[in-house]
Amino acid sequence: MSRNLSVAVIGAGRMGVDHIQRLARRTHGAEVSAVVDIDPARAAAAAAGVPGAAALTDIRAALEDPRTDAVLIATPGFLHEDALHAALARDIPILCEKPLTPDSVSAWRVLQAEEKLGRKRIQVGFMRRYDAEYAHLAELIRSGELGELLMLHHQHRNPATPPGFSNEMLINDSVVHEFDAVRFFSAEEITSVRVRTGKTTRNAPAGMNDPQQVLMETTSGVLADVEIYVNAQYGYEVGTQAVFEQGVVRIGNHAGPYLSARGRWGGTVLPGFAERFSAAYDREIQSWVDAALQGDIGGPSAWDGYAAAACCEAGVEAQKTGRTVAVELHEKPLLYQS
Ligand SMILES: NC(=O)c1ccc[n+]([C@@H]2O[C@H](COP(=O)([O-])OP(=O)(O)OC[C@H]3O[C@@H](n4cnc5c(N)ncnc54)[C@H](O)[C@@H]3O)[C@@H](O)[C@H]2O)c1
Ligand SMILES: O[C@H]1[C@H](O)[C@@H](O)[C@H](O)[C@@H](O)[C@H]1O
Repeated sequence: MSRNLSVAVIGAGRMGVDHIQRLARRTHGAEVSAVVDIDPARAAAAAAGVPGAAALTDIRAALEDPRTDAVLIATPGFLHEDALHAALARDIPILCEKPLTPDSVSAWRVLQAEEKLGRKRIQVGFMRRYDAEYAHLAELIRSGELGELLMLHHQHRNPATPPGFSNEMLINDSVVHEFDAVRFFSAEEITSVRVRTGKTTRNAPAGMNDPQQVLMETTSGVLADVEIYVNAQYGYEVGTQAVFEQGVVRIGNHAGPYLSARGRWGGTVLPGFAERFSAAYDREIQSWVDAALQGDIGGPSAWDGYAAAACCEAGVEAQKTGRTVAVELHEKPLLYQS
């Protein structure tokens, strides 16, 4: 395809608007042909100033338009399955924000629909894989330079939760990123999950435990832990310490620049994920567009979305029961083995 990839963006909320700007202004080889939101005012506002972008309220209208080459789904997770099936029926490239779907049964249905097409069409929005430090750590792990990877310690801190945030969302919305990160770094599946709750901050909404500790193990026995703290107040921080046979690698948390001035030294804590991962989102979308133009996908697949959904399910059960819960996965179809 020598012309630009015409993308219909479904959902013009926080992420959708961000991706529309990215596609329209910072991505090579792409243009936004439609913005779909159930709220017509949101669709119109997001399409305004984007040349050629139609404002629509129904995904079907975007999919019926022959100009639509690809779809970016940024509606809430519980709506992803319907949009995914509709876009798969058109057999076009899809970037689906995380989560693929909210549970492993619906994720498996999506994966089977894709398998019938005989090629990967869905990329899942696990953008951390595109963060420069994440990519560097993954390279170090693959090179074997520091020996075998033994442990991963993660911190994931958000300043505050939006209204209605729950213990379950802490796993499904937030720790889903670490489930993907552990699978990405170890290149293995997660076999079990355990969740510990302890003393809770007075800043958490009533009924919520915050922070929590999520413990997991991979096929070869790599142990990983996450401190997930979603009402940390002071800012947004995501970091990992990877422990190897011959060294330790730290990424995230305290990226520079460090300033020495007015009798103090130090850096800045970023306010949120949009700032922390802005370059990663740019790379993620560019990689998806580049691959889509070649009829491929450029990153985490529907299998990665399905496996993360299964980990989340185990995580929520572990959170409720206090037990170590096994992650159950179907056999990996051939399509996803390379
Ligand atoms: N990768 C990340 O770091 C990251 C960060 C935040 C959110 N997300 C994900 O992005 C997705 C969107 O999150 P958000 O924070 O932008 O949500 P949001 O609530 O801000 O926006 C969702 C939008 O979808 C619209 N919508 C609802 N039903 C619709 C329908 N049937 N058809 C079309 N539009 C509909 C809403 O009107 C709203 O504008 C979620 O899956 C979320 O988990 C990912
Ligand atoms: O939806 C957001 C988003 O996925 C962020 O990347 C993550 O850090 C937050 O914890 C989560 O609530």
